[in-house]
Amino acid sequence: MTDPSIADLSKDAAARAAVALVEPGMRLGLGTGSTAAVFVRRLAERVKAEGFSLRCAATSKATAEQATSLGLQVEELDEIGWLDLTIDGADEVDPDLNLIKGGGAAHLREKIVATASNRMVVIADQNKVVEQLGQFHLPVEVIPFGWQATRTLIQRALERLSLWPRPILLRKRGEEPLRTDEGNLILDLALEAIPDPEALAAELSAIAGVVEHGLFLNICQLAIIGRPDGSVVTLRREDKE
Ligand SMILES: O=C(CO)[C@H](O)[C@H](O)COP(=O)(O)O
Repeated sequence: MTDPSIADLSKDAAARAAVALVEPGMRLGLGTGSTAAVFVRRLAERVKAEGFSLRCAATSKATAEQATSLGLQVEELDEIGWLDLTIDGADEVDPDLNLIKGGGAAHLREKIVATASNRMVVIADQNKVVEQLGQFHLPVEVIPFGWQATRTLIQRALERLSLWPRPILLRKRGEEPLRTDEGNLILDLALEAIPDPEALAAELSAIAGVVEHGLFLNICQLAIIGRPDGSVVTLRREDKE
């Protein structure tokens, strides 16, 4: 178990390095989660100190509220149209900069925002860096209508990929099923390892009740990994830079 204060220092280091990538006038995507929240706070400090303007699109209601409360200009993605840069956290980052996201149940909007950006940069602490995706439960956002049939179809997809039997867990908030910002449900796949993320992504995307899964493949170009001493390590996907 990582000391939370160590993780906080690492997140802050990554967030500060990401703030340095922001240029005045940019159209910026803001991620969701605790690391993204540190970034939003540091970004607001810089904008206040330097007095430049930005147009921001948020990936969740929570981030929109935080950014607005700190004085950042938040607009709907469709008002902005396209983004220069998105900065977001991740639950896992592999050596190819493929990601698992959705620990905060926001991966649908996060993927829409990231793929509507010229560049997506992930900020994270060292614990998020893995050799192979899958230890973190893979979130899959599903439509409430017929969600149990959708779960059966996900099970069959996992069987085809020899990833079965594994638990498929309906995410809850307290006693109730968690609802995403879009009013959908989250099924968390406890896979432990995902040897072929492309194949799993294709199977999941082909299921009618699946809105979006948390595999972010070939989307992130740069990961900034923060360390507790305030330094950062950057991981790049050269072909996307
Ligand atoms: O994907 C996400 C939300 O859907 C988050 O970016 C991810 O869960 C990381 O969160 P944190 O920075 O709190 O560890």
